[in-house]
Amino acid sequence: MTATLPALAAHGVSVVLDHATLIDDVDLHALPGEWLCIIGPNGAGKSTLLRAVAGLLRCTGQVSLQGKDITRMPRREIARQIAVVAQNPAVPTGTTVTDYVLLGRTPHLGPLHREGPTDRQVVSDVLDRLHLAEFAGRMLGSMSGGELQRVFIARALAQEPTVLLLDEPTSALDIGHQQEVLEVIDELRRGSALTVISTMHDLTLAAEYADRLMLMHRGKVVTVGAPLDVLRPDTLRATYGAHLDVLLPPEGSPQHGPIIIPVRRTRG
Ligand SMILES: Nc1ncnc2c1ncn2[C@@H]1O[C@H](COP(=O)(O)OP(=O)(O)OP(=O)(O)O)[C@@H](O)[C@H]1O
Repeated sequence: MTATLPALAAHGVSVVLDHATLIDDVDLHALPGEWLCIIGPNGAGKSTLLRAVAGLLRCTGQVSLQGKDITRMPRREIARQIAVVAQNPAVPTGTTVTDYVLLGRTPHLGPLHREGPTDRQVVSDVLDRLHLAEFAGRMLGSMSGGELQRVFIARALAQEPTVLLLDEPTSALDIGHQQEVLEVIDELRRGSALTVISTMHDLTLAAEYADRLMLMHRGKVVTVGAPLDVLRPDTLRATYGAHLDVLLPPEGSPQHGPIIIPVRRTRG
């Protein structure tokens, strides 16, 4: 039996900026169709790691995409395969939602850089899927924070990547839209083997959707594994400095992740 090649793998990745080591010798891999979620407190290095493995930030160590060294791949080839949704992307306020999402098609355009009917169809399908069709003609400058976040995700999905890197994709979304976006991504990774590497602060949501969690602290990996193995009260307390209870899923529902409950320290 041959082992499945990871869609994306990183070995010994370190990032040093302004003499500060932000990422220190990190390994990670994600298989086709897998959802790996990077968790950890503010400043742990999650966004920096995502940018490094996306080839957007200079790092040492190796990053490979379907087994190929990313540093040897042309930028356009990487963009055909990896889509990144940053935490706070620049917002071209005078651009319509449709035109912005069409930018996701850029790596797939031919020599004349003109989008064709297929590109427009992909964009229209993505807008439908994320219930954004009603906003198609709206300027980005007129949209709410949560609406914009869904537009950023739409652009990434229009790119039809094999690997989707999402930095806090649901931070501005209400509970209904969080679920809608995460469900769309979940369907895509199950249906078309899209590999997802995300960061998330909501540990309960992370445990519900990701196959594996990778806990980071001060630029290093603390532990990686199934949600139930990573989300232990003592580990979370040591990394987040938080008092939390971990409520295990009821017997007979192994499809659910654990629920993380913040515990108030004093009661009046
Ligand atoms: N140019 C820089 N020089 C020094 N430190 C930096 C530089 N850029 C970022 N940092 C630091 O690197 C650390 C990691 O930042 P990063 O944004 O990756 O963390 P994060 O885990 O994504 O945090 P958050 O959950 O708050 O988004 C932070 O402490 C940040 O202040």
